[in-house]
Amino acid sequence: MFKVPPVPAQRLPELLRQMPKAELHIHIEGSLEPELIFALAQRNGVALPYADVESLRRAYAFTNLQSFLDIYYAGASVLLHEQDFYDMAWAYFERAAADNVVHAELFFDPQTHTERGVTMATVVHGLHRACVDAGQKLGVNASLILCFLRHLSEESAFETLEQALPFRDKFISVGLDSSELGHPPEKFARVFARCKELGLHLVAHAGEEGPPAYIWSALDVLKVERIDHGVQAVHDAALMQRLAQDRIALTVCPLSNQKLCVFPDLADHNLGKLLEAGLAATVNSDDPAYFGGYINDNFTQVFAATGLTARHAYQLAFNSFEASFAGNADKRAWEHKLKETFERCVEHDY
Ligand SMILES: Nc1ncnc2[nH]cnc12
Ligand SMILES: [Zn+2]
Repeated sequence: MFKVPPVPAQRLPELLRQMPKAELHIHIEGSLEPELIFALAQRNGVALPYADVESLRRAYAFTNLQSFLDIYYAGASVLLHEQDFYDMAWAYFERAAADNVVHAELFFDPQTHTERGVTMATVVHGLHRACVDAGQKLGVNASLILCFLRHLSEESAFETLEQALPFRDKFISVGLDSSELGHPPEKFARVFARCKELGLHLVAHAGEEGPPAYIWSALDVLKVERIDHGVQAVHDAALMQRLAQDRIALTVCPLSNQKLCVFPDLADHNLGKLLEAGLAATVNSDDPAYFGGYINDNFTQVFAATGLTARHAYQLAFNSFEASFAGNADKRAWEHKLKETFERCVEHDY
């Protein structure tokens, strides 16, 4: 393992911004900024229950996951045409490139759109075209993860999978998101088994608000390769051991956890604890337009609040490459670039 050189504390924020990183937990509908929501509403003739951008932003005061989801699904109602999906994803990729994201795996929620009469083709074509352009024009390698909404039935998830199969080459994985409590992973056992047969990668949100039992069943019943969030694992020592031993990555989202009151304060976040226990934690933005920051804001704010160091920064970026579904050649190239960034940081003042 690379010996991380000592980095003076005042240079750490710039190092966090400069280091190459992968983003593995971003809901593309959660990157829809209020300005773009209003622009798309006007373009598409959709009425919004808010007078202007400022009053919409004022509504972003959440008490838990559900209070956020209600507003998040309302925001997505302005997305109707292929170009809308492209514009949303492109805006995210421009922000990601500025944050030195070299690889991004984007969640999208087809049921949020197909339930409103938007076709699967419209959603997938718009997002996929933006992914291709991100690689070619911005140097951000990108792929898509189709998420099933867990507050809906498994039957609806199967229908969604059926609708998506003509576009099988345009997404690499399935995931599970939306309201966690009361919707345990095992509700989706059969559809995940089918996705595994189809050769798709598998991930699921678990242990965001839900108990460690949901993380166990995501692993043992759904057979997922990564856990999205997973911060509740600290309440179960055997689970912590399992996650560390099997190098199951956790895609942690500090500002999301703060805004949805998972921790009373960012200073109470357990990211350091997860890393010190040997877990493959990563840092991500979840829904950056709603939670007050993109991936670099998540890094700089959680480091400032909890006193993490350059060693943790290196580990988090390294974990993000290792846990990604990219190929080994790409991973080695990004890891090389990461080491170079740390060496440059020590040699020169950024
Ligand atoms: N943080 C989150 N948890 C569950 N579902 C989501 N959908 C968008 N953001 C989510
Ligand atoms: Zn999420």
